[in-house]
Amino acid sequence: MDLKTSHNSPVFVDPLPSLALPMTYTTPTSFPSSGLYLNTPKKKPLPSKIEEVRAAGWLDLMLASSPPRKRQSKDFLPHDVQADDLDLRYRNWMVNYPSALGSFEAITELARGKKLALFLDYDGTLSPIVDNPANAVMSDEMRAAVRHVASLFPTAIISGRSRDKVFDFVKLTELYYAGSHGMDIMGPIRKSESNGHHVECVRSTDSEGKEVNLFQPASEFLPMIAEVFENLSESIKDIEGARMEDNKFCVSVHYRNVAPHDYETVHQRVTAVLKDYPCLRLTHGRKVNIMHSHQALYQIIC
Ligand SMILES: O=P(O)(O)OC[C@H]1O[C@H](O[C@H]2O[C@H](CO)[C@@H](O)[C@H](O)[C@H]2O)[C@H](O)[C@@H](O)[C@@H]1O
Repeated sequence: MDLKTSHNSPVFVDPLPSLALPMTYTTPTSFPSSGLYLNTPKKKPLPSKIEEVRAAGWLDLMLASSPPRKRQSKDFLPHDVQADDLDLRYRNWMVNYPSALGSFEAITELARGKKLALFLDYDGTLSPIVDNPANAVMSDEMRAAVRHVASLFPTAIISGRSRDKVFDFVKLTELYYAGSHGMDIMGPIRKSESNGHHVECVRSTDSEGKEVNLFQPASEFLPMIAEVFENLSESIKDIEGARMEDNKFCVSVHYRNVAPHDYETVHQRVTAVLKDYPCLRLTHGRKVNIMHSHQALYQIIC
């Protein structure tokens, strides 16, 4: 795979964000303090009015939660969106999110002589963003590239998905996998682990029976997460396009296929269920709300 020229970053294959967005919108780079981490104390009333949802930044996040698509055929543009408008949005987006490939030489220079490890996201990085998460298949070309890089550096994939799901797509046993936003980490045992492994790691075996390190710091929350999954599934079932995803240590509510005028309803239903689970956190991804037990740890031990 030619990293410099031929690979169209899957980051840019998202659908056009809502037309309600201003021309120079900026996808938030940091989360609003009151909105994204809903460590909801039981007695504190949750936002009930649309204005409060908007004020907390949630609605704006939901509307702006995917980058604009770079090359979108005019045929598929909504009737009131001009190609120029789309280009402008894309260029504005690129100001905040420049491609690392444009600075490849500089990055290579900075890395020289350093001990490197590679941390990769899965969705939108190794696979294209698609409407149905079950279809986010990784290409053989991408798999070969990841296999190659993993032969050079310790390589980890960090994902909001369950670890099993990511592994089922990637199928490379030589990698570290951090699923459920870091709540479920598995990795090869390295020869350098002479002084034993991390205190919370256990030795386990992977799908091929190979010994691995396993780190699952949120196991005690599994019954609660399962309950939240059931309650949320029931709560959003009448919202057209809303989709639940069970990611084992966290729960995702997808609204990629929900009409923008129903985003507020999605948010209200999610927060209403969560008010009974004050120890759970609510975070936000691309057209997805995520419930998990801890702040993500991403504790990869190489
Ligand atoms: O932290 P991440 O690894 O980026 O996980 C965030 C979510 O990724 C997946 O959803 C995203 O990709 C889907 C397939 O392309 C897309 O349909 C969805 O809109 C995106 O948000 C995954 O399915 C979720 O469980 C993760 O929470």
